[in-house]
Amino acid sequence: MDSNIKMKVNNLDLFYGEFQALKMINMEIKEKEITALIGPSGCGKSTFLRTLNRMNDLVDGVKIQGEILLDDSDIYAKNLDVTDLRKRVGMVFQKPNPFPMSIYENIVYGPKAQGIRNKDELNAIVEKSLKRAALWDEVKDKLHKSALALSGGQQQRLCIARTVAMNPEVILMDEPTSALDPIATAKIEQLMVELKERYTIVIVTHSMQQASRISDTTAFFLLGSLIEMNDTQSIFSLPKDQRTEDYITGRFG
Ligand SMILES: Nc1ncnc2c1ncn2[C@@H]1O[C@H](COP(=O)(O)OP(=O)(O)OP(=O)(O)O)[C@@H](O)[C@H]1O
Repeated sequence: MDSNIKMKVNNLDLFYGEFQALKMINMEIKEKEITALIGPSGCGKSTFLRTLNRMNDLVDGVKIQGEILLDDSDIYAKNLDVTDLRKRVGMVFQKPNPFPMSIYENIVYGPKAQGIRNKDELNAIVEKSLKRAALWDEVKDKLHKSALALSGGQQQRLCIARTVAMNPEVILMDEPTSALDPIATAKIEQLMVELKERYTIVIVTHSMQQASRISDTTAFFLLGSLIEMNDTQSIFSLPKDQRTEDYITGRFG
């Protein structure tokens, strides 16, 4: 695999029972870039995102065919440790979902579960993760207060910090700003651009403005198929497929 490709999807099909939600998806996800997944509601963006760290495994009756490589290994291989995979490929959800505990405990929860017990080491992880999530200055004096007392935007940055604390290589984000106001959204967008220096980011977004502001590559999905994928500027200025053009010009969806 090319050295700048972090994940590679080969002939991926996904079925929920009889219903085929993903059809023959082939995709290369570039390292340390932001890849945006766009398309009308129900086209399979979230389903696809969740295949990248095997979150769909938990769904009853799901069947997945094809191959997804992370670096050079198949994440659907039989002997693969899914917990280890989800540590390498972390996820941030649409609605901020901090645990009902302190800010500090939210961040150290994962590292502790991984067996890190040393107080200094945990403190260092908390500071580093909150700094990387651009939240440190706002919370450094209330680390032991409840995470639920934070604003929605702060809670989402805490969830990003919690993911970062696991030292992931890839961060998946499923509409991470759709529950936030414009100011909190702008902060998260800026944060994503900072994070891509260290992490490969894949984001599902309903906002074409957001995709064009922050992503390097954009993939357009329709009815379970990947219609077109290209660098973001080209997709929005010179789409090759009529269906992409119809969608980005607002003619449907
Ligand atoms: N657990 C499930 N069981 C059965 N069908 C599902 C399940 N999850 C999703 N689907 C179906 O698969 C299709 C793709 O859904 P998905 O949520 O991936 O689309 P999406 O593009 O992310 O939509 P949205 O933008 O509305 O979030 C839809 O038709 C949906 O109804």
